[in-house]
Amino acid sequence: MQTNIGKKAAGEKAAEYIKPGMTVGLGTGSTAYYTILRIGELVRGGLDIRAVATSAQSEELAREQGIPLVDFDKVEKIDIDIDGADEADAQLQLIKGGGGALLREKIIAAASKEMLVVIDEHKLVKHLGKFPLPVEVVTFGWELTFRQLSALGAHPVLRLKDNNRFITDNGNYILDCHYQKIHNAPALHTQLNNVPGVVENGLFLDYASRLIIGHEDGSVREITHPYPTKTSF
Ligand SMILES: O=C[C@H](O)[C@H](O)[C@H](O)COP(=O)(O)O
Repeated sequence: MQTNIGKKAAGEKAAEYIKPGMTVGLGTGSTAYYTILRIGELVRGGLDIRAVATSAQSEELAREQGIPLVDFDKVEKIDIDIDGADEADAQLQLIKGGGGALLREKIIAAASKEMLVVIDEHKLVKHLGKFPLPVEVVTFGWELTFRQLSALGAHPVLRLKDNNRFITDNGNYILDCHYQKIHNAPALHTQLNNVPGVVENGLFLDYASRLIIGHEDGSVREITHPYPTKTSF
């Protein structure tokens, strides 16, 4: 049976990289949740940081935890961004957006000097793509965007929540694209973002600098990427 032990171990480990005075990007999801809880403990213990949240959900959690928040538009750079992923490979390429937060997550990752990714061991894969790739699209003309993605072989499915259309924090829809195996992620990334109506897709290529993998026994393993190019070093 799968437990949350790996997620907790990875999420908490990542908080060790936060230093006083840093501006921290708070990720979204059930693994970043543990990072936010740990940061809350550290803040209550006197750690002086400020944070920017990647979603309304994480913002609410951070507030509950007493973590000082700052508006993204007031921040010049983020020192460290800690976020989860739905899949990661050993080259630290990612699929994100299972919770629908991919757009803000990517904007914040791109504004960060360093992106740490926290996952449990089940999300480390040889090939990206088994997890359906989330693509955020504007609601206007979304059916046309859907047809264009279908024509490109994306096998999109409109994401629903409680039988209604899922709406992102940015007021958009998500089309989950079923590839099974992604062969050329950079080419796919460009192809998807070139479709009119697509706002962003969940491939995070060359953003992560450190992958923290939590195991069922509570241990963690880390893989680093020496030269991620998309974060703003
Ligand atoms: O949109 C959601 C985010 O990209 C999450 O970080 C991702 O889905 C992983 O979430 P979890 O840790 O809950 O599996």
